[in-house]
Amino acid sequence: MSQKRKRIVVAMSGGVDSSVTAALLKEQGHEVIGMTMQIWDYASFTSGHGETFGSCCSLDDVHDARRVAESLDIPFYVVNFEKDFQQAVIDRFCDDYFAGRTPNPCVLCNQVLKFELLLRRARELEADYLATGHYARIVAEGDGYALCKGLDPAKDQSYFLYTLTQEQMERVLFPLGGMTKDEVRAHAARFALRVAEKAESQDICFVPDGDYVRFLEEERGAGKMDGEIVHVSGTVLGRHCGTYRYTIGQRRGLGIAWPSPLYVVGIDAASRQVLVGEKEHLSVGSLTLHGVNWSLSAPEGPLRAACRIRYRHQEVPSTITPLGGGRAQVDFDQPQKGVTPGQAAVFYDGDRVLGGGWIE
Ligand SMILES: Nc1ncnc2c1ncn2[C@@H]1O[C@H](COP(=O)(O)OP(=O)(O)OP(=O)(O)O)[C@@H](O)[C@H]1O
Repeated sequence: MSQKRKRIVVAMSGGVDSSVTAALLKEQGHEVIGMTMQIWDYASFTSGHGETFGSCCSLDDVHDARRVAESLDIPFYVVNFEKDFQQAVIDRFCDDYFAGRTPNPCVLCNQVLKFELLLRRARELEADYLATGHYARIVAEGDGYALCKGLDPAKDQSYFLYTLTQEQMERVLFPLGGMTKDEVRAHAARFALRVAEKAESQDICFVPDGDYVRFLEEERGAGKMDGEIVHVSGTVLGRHCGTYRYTIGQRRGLGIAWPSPLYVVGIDAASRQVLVGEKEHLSVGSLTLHGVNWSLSAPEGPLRAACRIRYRHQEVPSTITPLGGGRAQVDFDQPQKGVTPGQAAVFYDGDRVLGGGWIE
């Protein structure tokens, strides 16, 4: 970004990171506009025990974002994306679980809500850029852009951003990508932002109590996916009351007495079977992906990269082979445990994201 004054829409969540993002850009002399997406009607959400989560979620966050915008003296808009969020993120979340996959809603929210819809709104306001508080870096390189890890390894969010295209990266800023969380908190204190001490947001924002099973059953109904728990040897070990209650690698909650510890190693939604096995059955040597996005253009043939198969996974050296039709095969140098359909696999060359896709 050149030093000229730019018009920048900041995606404000009401949290520390995006508040500091807005404050820093304003301090640098840019014309900053705050924008918050209302994505989930928390007012209707209860914990199942009668109490609501109104105190910790969206509407309070919108208030926080608005107060920060007021204190920075910048214009502030709330955009209602509830319908889009339901379709692009929540419906897909439920579809995935009911198809035997373990979804990653944050990747989809970034892809569809933030970097398609919100970016479009920013363009409608004739903004030069959309900025967010993500910990990742967009580095100009030759004629294009490289998506790189945030400098703070503890906060790096590049995994959730692999869907970014060149056209999007040209219009997106991550001002915090070169900072640690402590530095960001120090800025928040320096700017006297009221949200400086606010806690980190939770994993799945629309399941604030973490009880995703109850969430799924409220959305789709219970009792439809019960079936057998089957050992890899073919022995039926028991019954379960919903395939969506399980994820690959899960050990707890199987309720089966067996001489060695058992893990979920497969979920077959069509036959409603949960497949279990010993630890060694968890390891696989390869996987296939669909919906692959290459940060630059797709390579002609196989390439070497470090592959991450979930957010906190230790990357593994791999060979990635494009298969055409947006698909790719990943062959790990060392077999990996817990390859989970529905999660994203992301390929890196050092700090740089080469691409990624959905595990089949
Ligand atoms: N409801 C929202 N409206 C607008 N922007 C949002 C919203 N939720 C998240 N964002 C943007 O996406 C970024 C990353 O979101 P994430 O959920 O990872 O939040 P975070 O790391 O806790 O950041 P923050 O401290 O800003 O909440 C935020 O910094 C913000 O720019």
